[in-house]
Amino acid sequence: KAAPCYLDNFRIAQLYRDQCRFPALCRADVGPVITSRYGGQYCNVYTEWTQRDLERNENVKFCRQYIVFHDDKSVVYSGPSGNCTEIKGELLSVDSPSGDMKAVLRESTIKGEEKQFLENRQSYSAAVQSDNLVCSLFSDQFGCMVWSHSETHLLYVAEKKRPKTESYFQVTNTDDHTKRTCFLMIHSTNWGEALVNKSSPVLCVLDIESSNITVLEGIPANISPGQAFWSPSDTGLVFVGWWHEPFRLGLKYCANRRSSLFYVDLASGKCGNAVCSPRLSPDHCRIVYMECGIFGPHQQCNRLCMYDWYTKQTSVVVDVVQRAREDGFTGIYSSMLSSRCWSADSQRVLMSCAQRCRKDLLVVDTSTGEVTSLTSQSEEGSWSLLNIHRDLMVVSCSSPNCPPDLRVGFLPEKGSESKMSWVTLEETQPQADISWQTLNFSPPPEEDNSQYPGLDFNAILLKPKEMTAGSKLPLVVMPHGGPHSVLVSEWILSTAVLCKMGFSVLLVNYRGSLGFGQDNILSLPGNIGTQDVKDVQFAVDSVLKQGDFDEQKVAVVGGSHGGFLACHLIGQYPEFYKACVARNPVTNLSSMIGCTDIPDWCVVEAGYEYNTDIHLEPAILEQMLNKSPIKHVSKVKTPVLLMLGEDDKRVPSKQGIEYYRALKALQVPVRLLWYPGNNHSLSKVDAESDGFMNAALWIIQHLSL
Ligand SMILES: CC(=O)N[C@@H](C)C(=O)N[C@@H](C)C(=O)O
Repeated sequence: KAAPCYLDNFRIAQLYRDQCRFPALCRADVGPVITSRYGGQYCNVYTEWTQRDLERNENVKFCRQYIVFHDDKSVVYSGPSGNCTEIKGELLSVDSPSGDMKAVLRESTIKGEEKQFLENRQSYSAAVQSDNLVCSLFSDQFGCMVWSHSETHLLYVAEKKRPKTESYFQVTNTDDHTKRTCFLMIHSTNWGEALVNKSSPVLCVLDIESSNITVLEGIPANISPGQAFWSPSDTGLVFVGWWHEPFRLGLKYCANRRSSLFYVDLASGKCGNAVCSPRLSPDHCRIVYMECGIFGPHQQCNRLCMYDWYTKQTSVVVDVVQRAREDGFTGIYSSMLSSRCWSADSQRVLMSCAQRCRKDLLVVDTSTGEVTSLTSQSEEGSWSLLNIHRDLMVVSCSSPNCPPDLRVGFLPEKGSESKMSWVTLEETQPQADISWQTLNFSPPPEEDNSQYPGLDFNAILLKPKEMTAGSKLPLVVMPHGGPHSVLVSEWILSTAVLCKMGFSVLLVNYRGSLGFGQDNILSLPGNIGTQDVKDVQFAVDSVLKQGDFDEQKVAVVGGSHGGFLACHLIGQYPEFYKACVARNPVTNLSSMIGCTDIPDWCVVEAGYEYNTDIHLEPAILEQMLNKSPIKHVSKVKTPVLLMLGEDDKRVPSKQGIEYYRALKALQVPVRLLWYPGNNHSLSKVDAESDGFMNAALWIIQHLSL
């Protein structure tokens, strides 16, 4: 359907396609130091990138290598070596510590059956994982593939094969003489959204020489192991174990699941105890890891802890930060540390971390707990640490108007962090037609939280640079989901395309977002549907006062809890928003609790404490209903576009359907787009691009552009 007068489908699709050409970095490795025949020292930096391919309808992955000549402290010369090469069929790959070997986890279809192989790239002898006990290696939350320090063994995580079940009453089809078997499935809980095939992971060790695979014994039956690595001298394994008794709950985006750091001694098979998200120091003496409370908000301010391998002492290096410190540090919010994060002298730990709406590179001194930012003085938007090896950091930087680039730089000596200098290996083009700024807000006195007074929040505003004289901009408001997550000043495809189409976009980090201190997070549970809604509206009203915007042309777009907010906003401010787009929105907490993989989320965000044997009282269900968008649905006038994923376990599609039916009954314009084979994120290439096009056209149509 053609867009009325603004931009036609063809032009929007062209803009979208155009912006899809910017790839994103997903991995970087620093190879060993090589001395050239002229005496110069260099290393290879291997990088992997992903890019949406709209024609092939897939995210393609390619690699590119760079050569970096350096002395001890600085990069002397750098440049690409060789061309980009597409990576196909590889699920995971990892170089051995010396760089001499490479293990590759590959997927291929043999006689119609999908199989996974482990290859040792040096000898090309493929080890086929077809044991009766285990199958399906994976590369998600649990996943890891780690070489032993001796390079003789490879450790990985695999899923236990479930025994086949058969009906007591098998039926024989006499026509084609084939036996039809009805498979009964015994219900076994899985790890929820995007991890539905993950239920009973096990740790496996592959002996490189013999190709023998051993499934590790001695791991408690009530935990699921993952994120494992070899202990110093390869005597045992360290891993994170997530408890799955009495039942498993969704793990994706849920850093609050009960988990501990475990050690299994390979000789005795005995399991000790400890705590979670671990990285071993280069001198093999200490392990740093993150820790946060169980249940409560799904993402919180983390504690950075350290375990000394020899003294067996655990210490807190950086504690939870309740309110921003005087130097601006707001706490640690990274859910994962990069695979390597230690300085060469095993004294400092590096991480990328949201500090308000900007992702900075932070250096933590493990002996003093002092935190220094390497990037807070830079003009650019947000920084991601991809790797650090022998103090050579590989990072990526992007901003709302600049796609990700690739840089390297040496970590300065302690105390000289302000002298950080970067060398760009891969430049990107800033989009000259987009401008952006950060806006800070203090809620009005009547909206202050009495339990957590004086909190503030912020938003990122994107605007097309060129404005026709006398014209006013249409505005798309986007609150994030979670609700405990954050929108940082980085490259986002959809906002860049909207801006190029002529929209201004407002990304709101309402109170409850990550990156502003633990008090900010804790201020929201119990107040969802009011505090977050009012913060978003306050930000929108403040922005409209700037005068550049057309108040009659405001749309709201959000997914998940962001969809919850979008639906609340159109219910609580019925005249205000002229179009609404909601991806897998939470519309009714009291009906969601029985079918989501995160029932604890419904209880906690409604303002109650969760435990696994909770008895739901009518009063709790009433509160859940009262805090839900469905409560305000009778006031809605805004046309709503719903986009639902058939396989969503997080906010099951019934939530969107419930809202759809209510709007239909009220004769409010509503359209439901159904995406089979997609889960909560609707992130398959075709679903994402179709969702974008439909959202853009819906907004154009209902804002009468
Ligand atoms: C913890 C969690 O997944 N909450 C959902 C309700 C949610 O809002 N998810 C966000 C992060 C999303 O965009 O999927």
